[in-house]
Amino acid sequence: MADTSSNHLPGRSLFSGRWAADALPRLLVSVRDASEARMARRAGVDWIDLKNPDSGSLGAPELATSQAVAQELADFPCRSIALGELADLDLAASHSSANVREMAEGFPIAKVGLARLGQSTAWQTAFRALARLLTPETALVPVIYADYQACDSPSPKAVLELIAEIQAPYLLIDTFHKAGQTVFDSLGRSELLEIVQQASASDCHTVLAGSLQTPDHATYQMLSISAVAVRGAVCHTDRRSALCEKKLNLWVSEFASA
Ligand SMILES: O=C[C@H](O)COP(=O)(O)O
Repeated sequence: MADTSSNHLPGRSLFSGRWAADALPRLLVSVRDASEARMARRAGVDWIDLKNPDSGSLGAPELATSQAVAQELADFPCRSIALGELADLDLAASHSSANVREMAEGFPIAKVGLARLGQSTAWQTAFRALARLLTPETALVPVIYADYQACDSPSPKAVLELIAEIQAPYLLIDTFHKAGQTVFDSLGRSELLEIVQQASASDCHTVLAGSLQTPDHATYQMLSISAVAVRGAVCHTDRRSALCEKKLNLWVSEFASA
């Protein structure tokens, strides 16, 4: 069972050293397969995140894809995987729970969305059950959807309470809907800052995503975020198209020279 009672969480060590609170924000890029993972690594991104962009904001990949990427990135510590929406996981079905566990194997961090659970009184229990299902090497972290009302996800306050309780090593703020609106269209900078500060009080680092289009270091610094996560901005057209090496290199150089 994953130890969620101490600072020795899997994933926690990703934030030591250059991930220190006063360090510059790092760049996370979401990839869809091993070939894109190679490209992202070659470009010099700090953190590689696996997801299936065809299946939504936090689309889970196929098992064969997650295994190939875990192998590809075995010596690249900052890697994570998206497991889809908690509401879609049938943890009572043994084949489904075995599949999720295997899918996350080899990733220090797995993240899951909470869409359609805004009215649920049992989502925290389901979240903890999923966390226990994963191997002890993988920390499960929740996502705050900036458009939580539109996707019926628990409020930022409710997710922050869970973060404090489970001592999550990081928090992702993202948008559920990917139809042109950015994270800033749903949450103002003061609301975002409040979330980051509350997470930080729980020793939790915040990663900011949500259709970000151009690097904006002044805002990242003002919000004290630890990392910026992008997919659409580094693809040829929309986030479901292939990664674009040129755009990737531009983002990497923006972060290297900030
Ligand atoms: O984990 C972060 C997301 O993949 C960001 O995707 P996006 O830039 O297309 O909103």
